[in-house]
Amino acid sequence: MPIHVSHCCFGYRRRALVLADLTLALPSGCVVLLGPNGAGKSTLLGLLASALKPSAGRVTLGGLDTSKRRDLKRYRQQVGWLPQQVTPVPGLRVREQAAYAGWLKGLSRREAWDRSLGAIKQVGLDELAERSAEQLSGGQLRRLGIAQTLVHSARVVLMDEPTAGLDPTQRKVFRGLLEDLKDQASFVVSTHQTEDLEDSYDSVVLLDRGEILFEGSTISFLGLAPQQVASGRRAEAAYTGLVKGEA
Ligand SMILES: Nc1ncnc2c1ncn2[C@@H]1O[C@H](COP(=O)(O)OP(=O)(O)OP(=O)(O)O)[C@@H](O)[C@H]1O
Repeated sequence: MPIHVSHCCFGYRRRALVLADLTLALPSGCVVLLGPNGAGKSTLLGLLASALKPSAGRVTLGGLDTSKRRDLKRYRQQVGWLPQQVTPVPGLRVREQAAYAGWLKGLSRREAWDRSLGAIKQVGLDELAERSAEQLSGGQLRRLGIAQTLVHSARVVLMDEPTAGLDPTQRKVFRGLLEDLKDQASFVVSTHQTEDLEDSYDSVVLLDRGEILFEGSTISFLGLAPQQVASGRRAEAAYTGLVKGEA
């Protein structure tokens, strides 16, 4: 599956480049995207989602290239995006919003409606199917965002800080959900939380000021922590060492 980013450049309007000549292969499985504030994580996710267009370089999934108009629709059907804020669509109920997302990705109304029930069941929202999406809590809204990507069977799901602001119980629900869905899709998740790294992710990408500081398996990332660091603190130590240039 992997998404390939080849020599991509991106800057907002006329400002300096946020990503300059970035090359990266995102493997299948669960990938965590780490980096300090302003590192370029959301920007990279925007490129991967094809919501942002690189000024140079290419983003590809299989044979599909986001710079080619004829590939774009199929690329977007295969890639789901959960932005930092999942917005409830005014007037829509939970199941309707999931179905609407499927329709926007090119499913027929009938197909989107039929698939929506299974998708909200998978994220544990079926009991709230008839509730207005505007009445959901932050954690429930993010689960609805995941359901939206399941309706159109995305092969890759991109998530921008999906657990930010969630309480520990909701974070655990999210981790469980990721575990349950692992066989169904690949995930690229940007986060500042390093505690769950070992249990939840197969590989790590660490970005700082638009540059890749680390790209590889979670095991090799944890191996960068100094030997004496206790197992629960290894991810944080590896992260800090790389960002400070010590690892
Ligand atoms: N819409 C925008 N217009 C102009 N500059 C932007 C915009 N969005 C982001 N930037 C700038 O691009 C750089 C990278 O931002 P980005 O949001 O991608 O980083 P991030 O790693 O996701 O940060 P955080 O962890 O704080 O969410 C920052 O310098 C930011 O100020």
